[in-house]
Amino acid sequence: MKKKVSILGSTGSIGTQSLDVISRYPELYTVEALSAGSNIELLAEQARVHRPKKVSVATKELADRIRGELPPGIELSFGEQGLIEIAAHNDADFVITALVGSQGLKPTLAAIDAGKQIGLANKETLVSAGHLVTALAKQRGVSLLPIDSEHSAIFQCLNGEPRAAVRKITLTASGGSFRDRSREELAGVTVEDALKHPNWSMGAKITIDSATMVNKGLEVMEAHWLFDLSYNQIEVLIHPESIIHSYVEFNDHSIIAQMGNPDMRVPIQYALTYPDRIASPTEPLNLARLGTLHFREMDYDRFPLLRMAFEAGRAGGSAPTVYNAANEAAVARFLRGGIPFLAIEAIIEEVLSRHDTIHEPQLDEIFACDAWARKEAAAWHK
Ligand SMILES: NC(=O)C1=CN([C@@H]2O[C@H](COP(=O)(O)OP(=O)(O)OC[C@H]3O[C@@H](n4cnc5c(N)ncnc54)[C@H](OP(=O)(O)O)[C@@H]3O)[C@@H](O)[C@H]2O)C=CC1
Ligand SMILES: CC(=O)[C@@H](O)[C@H](O)COP(=O)(O)O
Ligand SMILES: [Mn+2]
Repeated sequence: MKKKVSILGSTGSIGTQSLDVISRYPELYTVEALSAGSNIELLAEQARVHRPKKVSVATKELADRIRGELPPGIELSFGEQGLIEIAAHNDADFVITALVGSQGLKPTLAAIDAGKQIGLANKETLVSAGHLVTALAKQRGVSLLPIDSEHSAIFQCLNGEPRAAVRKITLTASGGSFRDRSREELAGVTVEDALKHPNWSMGAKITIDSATMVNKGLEVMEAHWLFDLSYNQIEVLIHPESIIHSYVEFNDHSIIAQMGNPDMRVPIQYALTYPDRIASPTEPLNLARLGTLHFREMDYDRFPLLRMAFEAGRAGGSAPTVYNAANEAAVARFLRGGIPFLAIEAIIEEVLSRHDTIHEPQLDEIFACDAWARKEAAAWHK
């Protein structure tokens, strides 16, 4: 039987690479439903090629504009309800969550509630409401299969190993666009410079998160929830080449690492084929040609937002929700050219310092904290 796949965020970096993987194996996969934000030209093209049963876009106006461009018979919806349609109200077996930001939370919960298996790229969802997402997945018997490269690596390293034997995991970090600059040199950096990731071609928001080390902070919290590890069992190491995607150290001090060229089609494909592996069109890793790999200890003074992420994760409750939402709003301001790079840090620190953590927050409290943090971050000025 072919696996029916829906993609939330099919027009983004993960979404397009997911379709690339799926289109190579027509005997294994069909595309059930696709969602875009505002890139309606690309969505219309994807609909012509992949013939989903449903598509959705961000607004009614965009829906009116794309309607005439779609092949006949495709159901069209929009907005939050549109995302729910693509996530849950269809025959998909597998939903790839490739939306950016905590707007992925509601549709992801809807997909889990409907019993769909999840290929999880949208890390903000797990950071914002990890306790609710993992509890619902457990209750519905749904697997959260990681797509994020580090978490796919850990997932592959843990495969079949006794969980009690895990001493710690190490997430590798490239260091981002400014890894060789001092804090003083960050004062005048431009959006254009920040968007130049050394190893990966990704969406704008995650590329900025890599430069601030927020991405690794979100990934630490993502790993906490995905692998049920305490924060003391999670470490971060700078590895500029992004060849070792992450590794697990066991209690006998054996380390199992997962390696490969930086190409997201590998973890996307593994999530889709798990527990099987199939041939990949990607370039195999040639270690002899590469010669040397480098590692550096994480410098928490250089990257204070990673320290803040550990603190927010350990505080738990609504603190990660606020860390994430303040970051989303701050990054949006930076990308619009409205604030300097280092203001992202100042905003998150200030918004977190004004937040009284709610323990075990319900969904409505998560949304309220998320909205509050965004408002505070949007209003921030020096
Ligand atoms: N890119 C990567 O290599 C990796 C990404 N991730 C994670 O995967 C997720 C996606 O990242 P990435 O693909 O880079 O992001 P992109 O910005 O490239 O794509 C985001 C997707 O979300 C859609 N979207 C944005 N706003 C809305 C909205 N209001 N309503 C509906 N859809 C919307 C976009 O649609 P449109 O473009 O049509 O507006 C696009 O399809 C993030 O959580 C990221 O952290 C994790 C590991 C690696
Ligand atoms: C490809 C991927 O998973 C990204 O999250 C990547 O890890 C970003 O790189 P750094 O955060 O290590 O710079
Ligand atoms: Mn990652």
